[in-house]
Amino acid sequence: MSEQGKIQMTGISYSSVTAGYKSLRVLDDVNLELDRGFNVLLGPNGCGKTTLFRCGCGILQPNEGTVLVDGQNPYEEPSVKREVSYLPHRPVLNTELTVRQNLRFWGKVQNLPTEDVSDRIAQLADRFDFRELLDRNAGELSRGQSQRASIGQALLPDPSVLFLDEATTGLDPMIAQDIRSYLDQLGNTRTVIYSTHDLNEADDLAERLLIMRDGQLVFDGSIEEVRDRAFERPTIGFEAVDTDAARQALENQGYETEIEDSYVVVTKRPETEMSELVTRLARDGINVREVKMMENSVQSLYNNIESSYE
Ligand SMILES: Nc1ncnc2c1ncn2[C@@H]1O[C@H](COP(=O)(O)OP(=O)(O)OP(=O)(O)O)[C@@H](O)[C@H]1O
Repeated sequence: MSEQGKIQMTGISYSSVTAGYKSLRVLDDVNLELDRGFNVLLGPNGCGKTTLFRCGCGILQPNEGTVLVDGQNPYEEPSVKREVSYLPHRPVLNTELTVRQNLRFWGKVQNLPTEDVSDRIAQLADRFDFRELLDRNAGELSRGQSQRASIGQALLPDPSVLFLDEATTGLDPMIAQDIRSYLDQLGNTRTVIYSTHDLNEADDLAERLLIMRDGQLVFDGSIEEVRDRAFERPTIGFEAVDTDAARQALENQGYETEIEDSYVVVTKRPETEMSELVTRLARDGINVREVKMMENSVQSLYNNIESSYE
């Protein structure tokens, strides 16, 4: 099937899912319904993102609750597992085989018709730019090359749901940007759940944002909702010649601040007018280059949620 051709209803749902490892309870009553689109999952190390993925792709059975893929339970109807692919953070290619052999082997594991697999490999190699790597040994590839081929492998069965665990972590910024541009379109035709620790990347890619904490979903909303959240938001940002001095001066005046890009941001809506703040800074000898209202970002929302747990 062509990459563009997959437009039937796709999705995954978690209903009251509790899951973990032996006596360790990780997911705690998770409810989530995801349809087509690019969903970004954020959360601190160990909060349960990978465990959520494992339950979703049929590797880890929930202790309680149900996961449904396109309306079917993968533990009762194993053929539906083919509709879900999971690209773990750790490398997946067998380093003893070429990229083509890896993908062919994966086609066999997934029970795909052999005659379709070669065409599909060629399509994916063009789409993710690894045609010239097909006959290279997977053990010789750089992480960026290996990641492109691994994404191709994950897409080989043409899944409707795709879990990507930190797909760009550890890549240099140019390669990471390349991979992002390949991934960006996938949400048009399937349900993508993409975990990352990079808040700027989340801001760029997310259509819907999910934030986990201690095995629970603590935020679930569209990127528009993130931007519209008017409460607790950073409000005014100052770009000064001396950022540290500007921050110190604002804190001396009792404001809470944080640094975002090159701006010192006043994190609680100040009672004082913006012009009065600039005047006060000038009085303290702070040379302000630019003042702007800060847009609500994934970073500000995430920081607010995290600070509420401190
Ligand atoms: N196979 C396992 N056996 C036992 N405990 C595990 C196993 N895998 C994960 N855990 C534990 O489950 C908890 C959640 O881990 P998980 O990998 O889901 O977190 P994560 O949010 O993906 O973390 P990270 O951001 O570091 O990848 C952690 O306490 C972890 O130690």
